[in-house]
Amino acid sequence: MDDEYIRERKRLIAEDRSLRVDALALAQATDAEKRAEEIVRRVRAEENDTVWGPDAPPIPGSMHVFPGMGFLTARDTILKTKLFEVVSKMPKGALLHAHLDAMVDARVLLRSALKYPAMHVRTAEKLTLANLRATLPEFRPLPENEWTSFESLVDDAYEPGTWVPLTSARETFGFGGPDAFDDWVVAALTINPSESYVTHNTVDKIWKTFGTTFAVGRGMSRYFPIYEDYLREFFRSSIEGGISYIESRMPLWYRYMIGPDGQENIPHREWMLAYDRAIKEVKEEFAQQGRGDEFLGSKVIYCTLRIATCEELDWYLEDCIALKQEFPHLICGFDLVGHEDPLKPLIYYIDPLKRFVQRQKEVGVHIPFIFHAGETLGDGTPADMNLYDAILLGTKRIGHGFSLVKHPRIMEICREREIAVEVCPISNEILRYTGSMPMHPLPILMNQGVHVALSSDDPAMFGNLGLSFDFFQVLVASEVTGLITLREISRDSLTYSCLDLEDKARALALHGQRWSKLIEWIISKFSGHLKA
Ligand SMILES: O=c1[nH]cnc2c1ncn2[C@@H]1O[C@H](CO)[C@@H](O)[C@H]1O
Repeated sequence: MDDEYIRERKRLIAEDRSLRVDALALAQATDAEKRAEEIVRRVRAEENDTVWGPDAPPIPGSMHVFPGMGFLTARDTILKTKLFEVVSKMPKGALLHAHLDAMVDARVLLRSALKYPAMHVRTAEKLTLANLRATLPEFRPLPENEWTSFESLVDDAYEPGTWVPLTSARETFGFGGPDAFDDWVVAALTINPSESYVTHNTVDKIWKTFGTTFAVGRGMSRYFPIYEDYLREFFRSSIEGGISYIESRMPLWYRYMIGPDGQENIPHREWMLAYDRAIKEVKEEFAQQGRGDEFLGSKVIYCTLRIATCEELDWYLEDCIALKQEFPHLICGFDLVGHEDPLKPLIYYIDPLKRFVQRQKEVGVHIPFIFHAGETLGDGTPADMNLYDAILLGTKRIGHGFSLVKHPRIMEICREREIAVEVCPISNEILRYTGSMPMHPLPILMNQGVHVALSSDDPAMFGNLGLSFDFFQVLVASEVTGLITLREISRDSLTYSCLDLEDKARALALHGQRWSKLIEWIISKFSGHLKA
């Protein structure tokens, strides 16, 4: 072939790639990193054939098997791959987009609820084998004088709407006993493949199902004793998945949680105190195991819903400022959540949001906006236009930004002002913003030099607990993205976090040490792949 052509081709590729977000990291990679990178590429190429290729074993429930296919059907297969073993060992940096009420495995949440005799359950209809899947359980802790002695949700005498103690409802459950009860509850707390890919296969439809999973879970997680268990479990499981710091979006639109006495009487400041306690306890636990460096703590992004009126929002904004004054180390941002397409756009809230900025100056606090924006398939719709308002309001990062790639100037601003995008690939796919990973806009962002932080969004509902699954889906669906790119993304999650400068420097240094260990491990475990 023409040498000159090849040189020109190389130059063009290099020029194009030099704009990428990981260009510097690739240029500065050590020899060991390059070796590990090559190993991971070979493992991926091999599994592209053996696991995801046309001759690979079929995956039940899926007509088409390919790298980056629908997560809910691919999950069990992913767990068996070598590539997943590698990704699982990776230090992930920070988890920056995580809805707090969607962070603990459904079975673990149910197990926690079963510990408390105040917990009761009911259904709005009499359960039959035919309506079981469509009928949702409702949970609630009751004050002791309202505890009931009904035994079963399924006997003939059950009156729909009556509360039954959770443990007896489980023991006496028909349709297969306690295990069937657990499966029924877990199904109500999670999204399954047939919902996402068949019966509710559009953004609007799947959001309806998604909403009910929150409603069911909230009956348990809003009970303060369960919330306290929940936080510790969330931190522990995140650390086990290689996450060293978390900014969680806390659902503060409820003014009270339900206390141990079954009354709605636990105000927001108690939620924060419990959050602090949980961080401290989990830190101590890990320090005792000699793993103190694996967890740097967690902060809270104050969230209310995009259904609030402007007057209501004013209350929340003042509440947010009061919490920031009392817990300056904890509150790190403000956001509005909920399905962007049908709910109120940011422009609707401009007056209260501007007042919030002014009020912060008056009282001398700083609470950055960290807005969800552009989580939509729309082009010029109000949800898509949220990106303009998020930028004008000075958002520190963008949550989702699924439609960001339609906006060249906004992408440029993201580069100039170093506004990172919290990208949630698996969430986007399950909620039907993208059919699969190869259709996801993430590579467009990275190729154009926009910094991203990969996030799991609502892993309790989606089954992508930890960050390994999201990193996996990204790695497997791109030829350009390799191990070093993942390192860069995981570092960026720390760089664009709300950690103060000193903590950030420490976090990045610890990440570097863990990264070196990962590289050694990959080389010692998989170097056979280099010979083939
Ligand atoms: O991806 C998302 N985009 C916007 N809102 C979300 C997303 N995931 C969850 N929530 C919203 O946050 C609340 C739980 O904290 C839920 O009510 C849900 O509507």
